[in-house]
Amino acid sequence: MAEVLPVFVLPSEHRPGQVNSTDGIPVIDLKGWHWEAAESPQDRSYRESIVRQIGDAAQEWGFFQIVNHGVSQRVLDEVESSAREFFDLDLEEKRKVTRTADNAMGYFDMELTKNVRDWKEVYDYLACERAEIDPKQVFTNKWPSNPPEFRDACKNYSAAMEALAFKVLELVVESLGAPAKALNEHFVGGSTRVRLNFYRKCPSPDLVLGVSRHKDGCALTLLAQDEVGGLQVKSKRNDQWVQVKARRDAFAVNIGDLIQVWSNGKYQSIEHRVVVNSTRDRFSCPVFFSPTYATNAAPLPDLVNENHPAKYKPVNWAEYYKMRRDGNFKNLGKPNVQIDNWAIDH
Ligand SMILES: O=C(O)CCC(=O)C(=O)O
Ligand SMILES: [Fe+2]
Repeated sequence: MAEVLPVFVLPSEHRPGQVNSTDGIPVIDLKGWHWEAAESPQDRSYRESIVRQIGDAAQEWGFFQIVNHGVSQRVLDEVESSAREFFDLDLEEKRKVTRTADNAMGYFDMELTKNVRDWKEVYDYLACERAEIDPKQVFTNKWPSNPPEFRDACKNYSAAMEALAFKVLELVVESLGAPAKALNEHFVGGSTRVRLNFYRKCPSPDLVLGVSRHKDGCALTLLAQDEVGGLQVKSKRNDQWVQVKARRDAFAVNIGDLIQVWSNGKYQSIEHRVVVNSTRDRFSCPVFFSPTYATNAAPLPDLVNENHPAKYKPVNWAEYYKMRRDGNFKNLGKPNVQIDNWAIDH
């Protein structure tokens, strides 16, 4: 097993340490859920109950798991097995599709979070194949030729997950008291990115993190993971790290920075990190559900009035994404930009 180079080693106050908290994170069961408009009184009250559970979880945790979500197991199995085959290839082969500062899609094994190198390899792709962040910067997917089924497996995964993400978004927006579809238009032809994460077993899991503590900049993250576990979230109740139960039958959902802004701070994006271990490799694949780059996120009009003034200035997604991404590539010698920089002091 490779030695841990100094570039991965965290300052002592940010090392993983012991986490004793039990999970307690809400698991929301969508069994029997009809995604379209509820018709019978039972359907309506079922929808209301789900919306309520989502609202409570979003407010209390900024994080929850969903089960019986309707995404087929075959789609999940295929993306996982293709990803494992890809990460198993020689480094030279994987680097044929290396991500660069100009085109942030593809393979990368040198990502920094909070200016320290993460113990992981990733492969990023866009659900929509190509996205123009500005006229000079266009991202396009870089598909490897090996394994041959990789591209189809990834495309099937992102299509199924984007459809689900729209539905989760509607429930989140409805739980805020706004029309369920109020934000949908921003996500049509949006910039949703999928990440395949591979965390190799590590000789010194106490010194490193798979991903250092961070918040996701997007609107919502939906994440599938294997049974190994390692994701931890910072509880808003007591500021303690909580280990998330790894469930193959669930997606972990987190509130991202943009929903924090749209909800006028009612739902806060959650800090999280990933610990690694010395015995097993771990796989996860988050979908960062994101609007078009042209989107300016601002508190929903339904939530703002004289008594509740807007707590955030509009956030242009292209600008915010660019600022955050720059810190992933190189140590800029300062803390990464945070959504609180857009807060308005009242
Ligand atoms: O692997 C995980 O469980 C979480 C990964 C994550 O937080 C990220 O990629 O932003
Ligand atoms: Fe994350």
